[in-house]
Amino acid sequence: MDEPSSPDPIAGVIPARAVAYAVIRRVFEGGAWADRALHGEARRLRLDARDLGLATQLSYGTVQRVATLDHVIEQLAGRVPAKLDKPVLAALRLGVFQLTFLDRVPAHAAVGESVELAKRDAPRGAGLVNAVLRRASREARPLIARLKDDTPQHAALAHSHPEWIAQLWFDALGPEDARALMAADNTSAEAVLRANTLKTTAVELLERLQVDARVEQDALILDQPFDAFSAPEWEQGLLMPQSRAAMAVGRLLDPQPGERVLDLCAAPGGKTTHLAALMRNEGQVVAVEKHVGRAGALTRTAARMGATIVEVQNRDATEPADGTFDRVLVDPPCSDLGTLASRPDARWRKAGRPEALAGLQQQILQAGANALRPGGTLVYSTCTISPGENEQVVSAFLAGHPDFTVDDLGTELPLWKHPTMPQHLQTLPHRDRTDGFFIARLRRAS
Ligand SMILES: C[S@@+](CC[C@H](N)C(=O)[O-])C[C@H]1O[C@@H](n2cnc3c(N)ncnc32)[C@H](O)[C@@H]1O
Repeated sequence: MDEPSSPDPIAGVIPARAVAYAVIRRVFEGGAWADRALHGEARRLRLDARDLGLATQLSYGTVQRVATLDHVIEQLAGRVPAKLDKPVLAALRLGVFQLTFLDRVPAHAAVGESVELAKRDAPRGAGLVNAVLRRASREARPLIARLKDDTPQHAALAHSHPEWIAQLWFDALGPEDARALMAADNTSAEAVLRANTLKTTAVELLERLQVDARVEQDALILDQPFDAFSAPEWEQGLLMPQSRAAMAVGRLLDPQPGERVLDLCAAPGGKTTHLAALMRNEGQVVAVEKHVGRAGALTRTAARMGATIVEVQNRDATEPADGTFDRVLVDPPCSDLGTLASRPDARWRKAGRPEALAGLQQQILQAGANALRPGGTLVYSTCTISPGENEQVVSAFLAGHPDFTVDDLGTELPLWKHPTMPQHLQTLPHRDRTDGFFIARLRRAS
C-alpha cells in the first residue's frame, strides 16, 4: 500500500497534533507501524521532549481506541466511517479522541485544529468535521459511558479490541481480568531503557541522558516517552529500550561468563545483547535468526553494543544444532498480545493469530531442547497472553520429555506468577505495569 505523503507544518495547528494526524493517516491508509511513523514524523518536525509526549499520547491513543471512536463517528455523522474521505476520517478520529478521552485539551483546540487539518487535505469535508466534532463535544462522552463491557463482543467495542482477542482473554483470564487488561492496553506503556553494562552503568546513563527516571537494577524506568532511536547514546550502543518483563527473560536464563548459549529467534537482539552483557562478554552466544534482513540488523546491533561474543547464524531455528549448549533461550514468533500498549496498531493487523503459531513454537522448543547438554537450562518465553502459545506448548513438551523438569519461577518471582499455572510466570500489563510475557524455565536431567 502507498502511504499518504506527510504534511508540512500547518497554520493554526500545533506540531504535536500535525504529527499525530500524519501518524494516524500513515497507519490506517498506508499500513505503517505507529512507532516507526511517529519516529519519522517527530524527527521531521523536530519535536522536543514535551511535544513528543503529547504527539505520542494523541497518535497512539487514537490508533488504540479507533473502534470506539468509529462507533461515535458513525452515530454522530450518520455515516459508515469507512465511506468518509480519508483525511476527514483521520481528522474526526483525532478530534473525537481528544474530546472523549483527554481532559486537559480545550474543546475549541480539538475541534478547530481538526477542522484546519481537514481544510488542507479535503476542503469540502471541513464543514462535516466541524459539525460532527461540535456534537461530539456534547454527546460523545455520554455515548461512550453507555457502552457495556459484560460480554466479549461488548468489551471489544468499549475497550477497542478485535472481538477474537476479547474472546480469548475472557476465556483464559475471566471477564474481570480480561476487561482490565484491555483497558491497560489503551494506556501508554512504561518506558524503560536497559543500560548496556558492557559499556556503561544505569547510573552513568541517567546522568548522561538527563531524563526523569529511577534506576532499577541495570535499567532506567522513565517518567516520559523517550525517542531512543534518535539519541546519540543509541548509536553509541549505551542503551536498549526493553521492558522489565523482557529483561526478566535473560536474568532467569542466568547465563554465566564462559558458557555457550544458544538464542533461538534472536532479532532484533534485545535479549541477545542482554545475554552477552550478563556474561560479561566471556563465552559464546549463538544467535539464530531466519530472516536475512533481521539477521543483518541483529549483527549490527551486536556490533554497536560491543557484544563481541555473539555469533549470528542466519538459518531456521528448527534445524538441528549440536547438543552441547549450557543454556538455550527459545523466544519464538508469537501473537504479540502482551505488547499492545507499546505497539498500538498491532491489534488491528491480521497476521500472527495464536492458532497458526503453536505448531512452529513447539518445533522450535523441540530444536532448542535437542541442542541442550544434559544438566543444561532452557527458557521458553513469548510476549503474549495466549494459553495455546504458552502453557499448552510447555505442558505438551513436558508430557513427551520425562528427562526435563520445570523450575518453580512463581516462588522466585511471586508477583509475576501465572494465574493458573503458578510454576510459570505470566506478566499482565494491568497487574504488573509491564509487557505481557510468558516465561517458563526447564532443566534437562544430567
Ligand atoms: C519474538 S521475535 C524475537 C525477539 C528477540 N528474541 C529479542 O529479544 O529481540 C521472533 C523472531 O523470530 C524470527 N523467526 C521467525 N521464524 C523463525 C524461524 N523458523 N527460525 C528462526 N527465526 C525465526 C522472526 O524473524 C523474529 O525476528
